[in-house]
Amino acid sequence: MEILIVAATKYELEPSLPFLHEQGIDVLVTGVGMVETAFALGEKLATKQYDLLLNVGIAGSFSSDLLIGDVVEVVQDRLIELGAQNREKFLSIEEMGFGQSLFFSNSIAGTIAPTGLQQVHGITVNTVHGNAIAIEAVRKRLENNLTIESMEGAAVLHAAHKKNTPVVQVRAISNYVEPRDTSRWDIPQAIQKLHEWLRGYLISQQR
Ligand SMILES: O=C(O)c1cccc(C(=O)CC[C@H]2O[C@@H](n3cnc4c(=O)[nH]cnc43)[C@H](O)[C@@H]2O)c1
Repeated sequence: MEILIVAATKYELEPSLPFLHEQGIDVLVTGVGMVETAFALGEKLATKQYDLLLNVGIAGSFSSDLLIGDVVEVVQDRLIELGAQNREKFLSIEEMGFGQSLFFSNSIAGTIAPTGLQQVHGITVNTVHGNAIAIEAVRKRLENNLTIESMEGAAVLHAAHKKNTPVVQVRAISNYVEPRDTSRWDIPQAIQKLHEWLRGYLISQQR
């Protein structure tokens, strides 16, 4: 099975790089954000067909039920900034009739081992939320139907769908989505937990 592991930064992949190399599994570091991700994946997927894209990385949590270091599977992700302001109301790109902002992972049942992780809904942003008013506004707009945010997730799902490739997104919580205080973030712990899961998953996938 040809798997491509996709992450925004080398730092988010580092602990498993020797293992991935040993196993002959391809990796792609895209750069942070949906623009970098879409470009890098577009280039990569033009050269090779994969059986699975596995997007891994860290994320912020809107939910206090998740703990820092928890690892979750993002089964639905949304480009929440793509659309138009219609006075007080936000119009999605779907409502404008121009495209798609809501994406789902599509690990075709039976072909890919289940992740065994809690399944959550995510949003993908250009600007990391760190302001109480903006956080309240996005919660209200999405009627609290959001658990985590990243800067790449929906772009990976979008590229995978374009190339008809199964895709799974897995994120470890490094911080809460709250008024910005990076002293409360724990990126090393999130990355450690992410890679404990990743190596176990890839080994189970090979069985
Ligand atoms: O501002 C800092 O000091 C800082 C230091 C290290 C990393 C960052 C990031 O913003 C990492 C961005 C990276 O991680 C994902 N991520 C993590 N938490 C969030 C979040 O709350 N909202 C959106 N994205 C998040 C993201 O996918 C990026 O790839 C900052």
